[in-house]
Amino acid sequence: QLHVGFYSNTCPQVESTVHDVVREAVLFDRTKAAVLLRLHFHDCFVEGCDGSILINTTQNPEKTAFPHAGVKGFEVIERAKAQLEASCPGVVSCADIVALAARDAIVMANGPAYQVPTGRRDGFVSDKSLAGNMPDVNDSIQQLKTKFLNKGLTEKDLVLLSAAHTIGTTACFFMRKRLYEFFPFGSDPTINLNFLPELKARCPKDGDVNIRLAMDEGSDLKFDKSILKNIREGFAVLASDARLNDDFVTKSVIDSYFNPINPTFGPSFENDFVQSMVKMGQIGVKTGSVGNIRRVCSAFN
Ligand code: HEM
Ligand SMILES: [Ca+2]
Ligand SMILES: [Ca+2]
Repeated sequence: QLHVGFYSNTCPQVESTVHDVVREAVLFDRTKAAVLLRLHFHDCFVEGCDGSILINTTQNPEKTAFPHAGVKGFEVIERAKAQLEASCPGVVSCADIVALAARDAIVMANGPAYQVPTGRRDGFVSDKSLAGNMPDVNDSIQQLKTKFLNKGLTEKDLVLLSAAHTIGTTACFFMRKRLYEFFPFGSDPTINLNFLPELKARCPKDGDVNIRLAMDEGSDLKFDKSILKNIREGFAVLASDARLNDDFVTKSVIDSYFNPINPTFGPSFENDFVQSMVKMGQIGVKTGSVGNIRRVCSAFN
């Protein structure tokens, strides 16, 4: 299957090229780190990590599907691709560039570095109708678990990967139900009462749905486990993150990173997160003679 250093003979500069392009993009705009991390998730969850989300040229490209609304960062992938086509034409897949860029983005946000197995090939389909099974912000914990399980990801992976929300922002659009239409109290009762007025003030009922707020209150540019602490204490911003604290199994995973008795020797959030990322990066990958290597990431050859 995939392995670290897949391009070591055919394109030894692949990692440094992607790294440099991502670094430049994030130094120019710090919010790009979260954008690139999210892009990899959305690619992997539909048709596997195969660059299907990057396509612009079909009738109804996957990227126009509702669950992908607001996914960005395509230009960064295309920039890296253009440089790699100049140095090693026809060798590096767009899907691998997306996976490497997500890793480099995490590092740029002070998160853990890890090795990315490569060798993914690009897919031949990209259609709006295929994105229907993406997790939704208002899904129940059971729906979230099932959607992850269907991709070979456990409840532990669900918690760790959701913790990617340690960086980045959400549009108020995704907060409406949680703040104003939550059955039966109007707002989600798990929101800490000291936090609810603040959330409502930042995303007023009939306000601009495009206003953005940090998903990890106070730490949206830093990759750390503060998101898990916030979730535990009722300071989750996204409803789907809050659901992780309602369920015995997923709550136990969160709590395991806050062991009061043995804080130093407990499990490491960073180590476990990167393991889950590597797992996510293997979903439905196309290798060997399946798929191909695109010349331009936004178009089939
Ligand atoms: C558990 C299911 C998940 C749900 C329901 C979910 C939902 C969302 C929503 C609603 C947003 C805000 C989008 C916007 O307004 O632009 C968001 C942003 C984000 N998501 Fe998720 N997400 C999930 C899992 C993940 C996973 C697995 C990752 C990566 C490993 C991830 C990474 C991100 C990042 C980094 C952002 C911030 C994007 C930005 O700042 O532009 N999410 N997510
Ligand atoms: Ca895909
Ligand atoms: Ca954070």
